[in-house]
Amino acid sequence: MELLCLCATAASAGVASHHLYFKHGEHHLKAPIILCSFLVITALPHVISSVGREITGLSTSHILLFQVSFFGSLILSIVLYRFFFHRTKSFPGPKLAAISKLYHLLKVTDSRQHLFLDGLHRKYGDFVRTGPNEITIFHPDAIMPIHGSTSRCTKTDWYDNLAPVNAVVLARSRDDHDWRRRIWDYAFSIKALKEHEDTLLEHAQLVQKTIYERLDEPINVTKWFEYYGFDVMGVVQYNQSFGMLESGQNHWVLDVFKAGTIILGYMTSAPWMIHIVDSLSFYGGVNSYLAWAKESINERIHSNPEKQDTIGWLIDDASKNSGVKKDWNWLMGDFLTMVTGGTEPVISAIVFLFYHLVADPAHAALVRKEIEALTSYSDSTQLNCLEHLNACIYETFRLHPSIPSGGLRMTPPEGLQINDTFIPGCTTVLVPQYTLARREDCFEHAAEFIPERWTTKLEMVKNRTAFMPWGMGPYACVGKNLGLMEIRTLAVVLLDNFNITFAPGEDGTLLHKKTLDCFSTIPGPLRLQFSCRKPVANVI
Ligand code: HEM
Repeated sequence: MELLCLCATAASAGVASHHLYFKHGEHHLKAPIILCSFLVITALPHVISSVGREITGLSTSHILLFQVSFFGSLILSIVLYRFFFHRTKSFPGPKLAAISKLYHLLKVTDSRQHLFLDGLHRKYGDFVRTGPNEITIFHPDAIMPIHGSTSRCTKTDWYDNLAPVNAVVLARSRDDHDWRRRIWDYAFSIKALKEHEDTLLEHAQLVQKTIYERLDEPINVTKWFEYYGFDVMGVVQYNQSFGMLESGQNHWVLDVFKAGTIILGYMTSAPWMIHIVDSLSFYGGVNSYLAWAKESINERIHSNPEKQDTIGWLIDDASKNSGVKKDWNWLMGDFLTMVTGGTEPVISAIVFLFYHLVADPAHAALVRKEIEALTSYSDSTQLNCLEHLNACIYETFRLHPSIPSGGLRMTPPEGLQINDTFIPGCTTVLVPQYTLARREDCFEHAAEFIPERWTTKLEMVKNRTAFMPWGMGPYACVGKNLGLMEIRTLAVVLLDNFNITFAPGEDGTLLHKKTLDCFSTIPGPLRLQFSCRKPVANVI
């Protein structure tokens, strides 16, 4: 009888902890403490009992029974609630996804979440419950209510992934975001970007030089375009090159960064895991990466470079206002945003652009014709006007969005109406760009690369809202113009100077197969072969 009472008390405590605590609010930041508490509850009674049974008065089997009652009832309460009573229960989706995000996590161990979500769309339709409190919406009509400038949706707990470090892209408070964004906007004004034209050309010419040294040999261009993206980012954002285009070797930061991105991207579907992994320091690279970021900012604070860089704008603002010390977490976060946001989208776009231009040489020929009219490779005003090149870049971003599964948002407390469907308040929502790009009711011949849909065949874009590679509204990308300048500069230099074909045995299969969705797209390898179009290196 006493034993029964003990089990009933433990079971009640389990149910109560769910209904009084776990069911309410956010707990991701406390995930490491919660895990530790559970470990203590599990281990401590056994330790005490092994020291002296008389202290607890319970045998090991009694303690086990007590624990099974507590954890069993907690889990059962969560499962029943999520399955039968949760506000999102009426949405279709995999049964296990309704119970725990761990299901999602296990389904994307290959970091190809965009394909997993695309499969769910085909099976369950436009609104799919992809987590206990998450609805993935595969319909363009969801974009304005979720991402539009008047939307009341906010960023979800995923954006706390570097907490207490914060950044413009991570800020969950609109006021914080808008304050930070105003400083970033100065750094990315048309006038400020013009200052970087020479840097971009110099780096594009380093790629050109690398290719001259490897004419008629298969080259994994993903590697070199990655070096271009990182070296440019280093100089433009904080006046330091990684020197990878010159050395031909990976800088250690690139290796650490890529490994970290894959881990972080994998855990996008269960943000609480990020904090557990972080606290356990499973991945030691994080510490050296953060130490490098800290050192780079400190070095930059004490230097006085000729050319203003992005971090310089943020340091100047901190010095003039609240002080570098007070803004430190923001400087760190924004610096890390430059490394991530300033490289990945540009690199993946360049790789896929070249894939399409080589697969369909007619488009490369049209771009080359446009290039003939240029008087300079680096004048961004002229490059902006290359109509067919721009159309090819847009079409590349449509088919291979840099954030294929979409940024995560939370609906406002009053909920959100999308056509006939009501999404309850405080629900995580996402609109995967990868799937929208493949909807025939948004784009005619949606799966095909047809740049003309952005120029002479505008009728092939049936729903323009479905195309938002840079996001939209207040959180839209601040680096769009810089990214486009980087892509255009490298494209004109390489297309004007080289004939480009697939290397023997290459057809893009590996590129598609090995491309990962780690929140942002990480492209697989692409092997191309170059031969000279012009007798001497052409530089204009
Ligand atoms: C041209 C290729 C690029 C694409 C397709 C792209 C895409 C995006 C997208 C989709 C977002 C929204 C993210 C979200 O909602 O979570 C974003 C935000 C952002 N991007 Fe980019 N990006 C590009 C280039 C760049 C570059 C070169 C930088 C330079 C550092 C940059 C910096 C940022 C920043 C700081 C934000 C946050 C803006 C805010 O919240 O106000 N991006 N980008």
